[in-house]
This record gives sequence, C-alpha cells and structure tokens, in this order.
Amino acid sequence: MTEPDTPLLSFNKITKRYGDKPALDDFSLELLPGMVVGLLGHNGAGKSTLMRAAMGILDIELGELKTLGESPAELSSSAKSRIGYVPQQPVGYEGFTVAQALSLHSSFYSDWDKELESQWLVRFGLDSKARVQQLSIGQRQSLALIMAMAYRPKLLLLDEPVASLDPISRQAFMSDLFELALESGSGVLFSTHITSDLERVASHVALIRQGKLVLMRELDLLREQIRLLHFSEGAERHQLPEGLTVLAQNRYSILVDGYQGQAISDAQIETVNLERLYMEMNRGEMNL
Ligand SMILES: Nc1ncnc2c1ncn2[C@@H]1O[C@H](COP(=O)(O)OP(=O)(O)OP(=O)(O)O)[C@@H](O)[C@H]1O
Repeated sequence: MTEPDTPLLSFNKITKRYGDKPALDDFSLELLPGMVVGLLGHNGAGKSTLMRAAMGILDIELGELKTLGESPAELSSSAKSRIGYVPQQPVGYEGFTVAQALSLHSSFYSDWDKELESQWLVRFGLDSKARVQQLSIGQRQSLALIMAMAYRPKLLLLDEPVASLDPISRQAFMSDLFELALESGSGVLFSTHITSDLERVASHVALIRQGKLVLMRELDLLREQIRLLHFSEGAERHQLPEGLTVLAQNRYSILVDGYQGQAISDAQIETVNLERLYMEMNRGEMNL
C-alpha cells in the first residue's frame, strides 16, 4: 500500500536528451495521492516524454525517477497492476471486438470493476460488438480510457486523453476522472491543450516549457496569487512591492506571482484565467 503522503510519482532533477537536445531538462515534480495534475505545454514541450519516462518506456540520463516508489525500468507486476496509462495514440487489439478486447484486457487485473466497464461503455456509446479496427479515433480513445481506468488504478497517466472525444463524452469523462481520484486516493497526471477542462477538474496545474517545469501550483492558489498588471503608455513604473515575482512582461503589462492584495501604483490589476496565463507566459515564444 502507498502511504497517503508518499509520492505516487517523483521526478527529481530529470534530464532526458534526444541527441543533444533536452526533451526534459532538470525537471522535478511530485504527484501525491488525491492530486489531479493537468500538464500544459506547447507541442514538443516534453509532456509525452515525461509520461513515457514514468512508465519506463524510455531511459533518462540524469536524475532520479520513482513510479509508485519503484524504478520505472524495473517496475514490479504489482506496481504495473496499479498504474493506468493511456498514450497519445493508443494501439492494439486489432482483430478483436470491443467485448473480446475488454475481456482479455480485464483478465490481467484482479480489481477489474465489470460494472464500471458497463457503465462507461454506455456513457461513451461504444458498441461492444464493434471491431476495434473499425472504431473512430475518438471511440478508440474511449476504449483505451475504459481499459486504463476500470480497475481503479492508484496512478493514472493520461497523455491528451480527451483530445478526440466529443464535448459530451469529454465532460463526462473528466468529471469521472476527478471523482475517481478523490474517492480512491489515486493520483492523476494528464496532459491537455484544453485549458477549460483543466480548470474544471484539476487540483493542480503544471506548466512545462522546453522540458522545464516553469510553474506548478494548486489551481485555487494560482487564481489568488497571479495577476496581470497593466500600465498605460508613458506611465512611470515604480518598483514592484515586495513579494511579487515577475513571470513575464512586455511593454505595457507585467504578469506577477505572489499577489496578496498589495497596492501597485499606476497599475490596473487584472485577474487571469488559465488560458490567459498560458498565453501571457508564452508570448515571447509565440511571437504574440
Ligand atoms: N523518439 C524521439 N526522437 C527524437 N526526438 C524526440 C523523440 N520523441 C520526442 N522527441 C522530441 O522531444 C521533444 C519533446 O517531445 P514530446 O513528445 O515529449 O512533446 P509533447 O509536449 O508531448 O508534445 P505534443 O503536445 O505535441 O504531444 C520534442 O522536441 C520532440 O521533437
């Protein structure tokens, strides 16, 4: 059993290079039971690399990585049976019907919840007689999600799990995801480009840029502590009050962390949602 405050996943100063280009660069992050961490980052930021390293699918060069307290390269079968992983492009079970695929897959897991499987088949509108190779991309993704979650894993790693789902399936799945984590003390790490999904279900957000973790925070704290300060053209910029850290800035605005109601001379203070935060933090990179 994993103790409540033992990390389900622990990245400690991880570096992974492809050639001489780092895909993960001195990356540290801990996932504790009950946390639902949404990973946000551009294409190529390192999100899939992170999950594949956690699964032991690829090796890392530097740092220490533990998945359910074990080295990912040598995961025990007991640990494997407590991890659910949905890669970006789930594959497999061609030639099987949905029912056959689920029957084979479930045989690997003693905690498989048949009722949960049936509920999700209905919820996702999946026909158990359909052939896997004839499923649409979204339907395959739904099947992969059932396969990764119906045994209520302790650790769930989901690489853009809902990108191909329609909005109704997406909403249903995301709320289930949150409930599962809360009910069973599981931890979830999921990557997404849909900030509104993340805001709805995640407890924490992790921003990754060029393989580095640039911000990891509880969502509620993020809403409280981050502000966008606007200065009018020609306004004199006084020194920022103590306790504020600059996350990003351009000619007329500064994105700051550590806001606690401080008065800031000549600035208009704006709260930001996650999408805005993400855009502001990546302005330079996107040439906005
Ligand atoms: N097998 C590989 N060989 C060489 N470079 C790779 C390989 N896999 C990934 N990379 C590179 O590593 C970096 C991180 O890729 P990764 O797939 O982790 O990004 P990502 O954040 O998941 O992107 P996306 O949002 O597009 O899925 C990218 O620059 C990518 O080109």
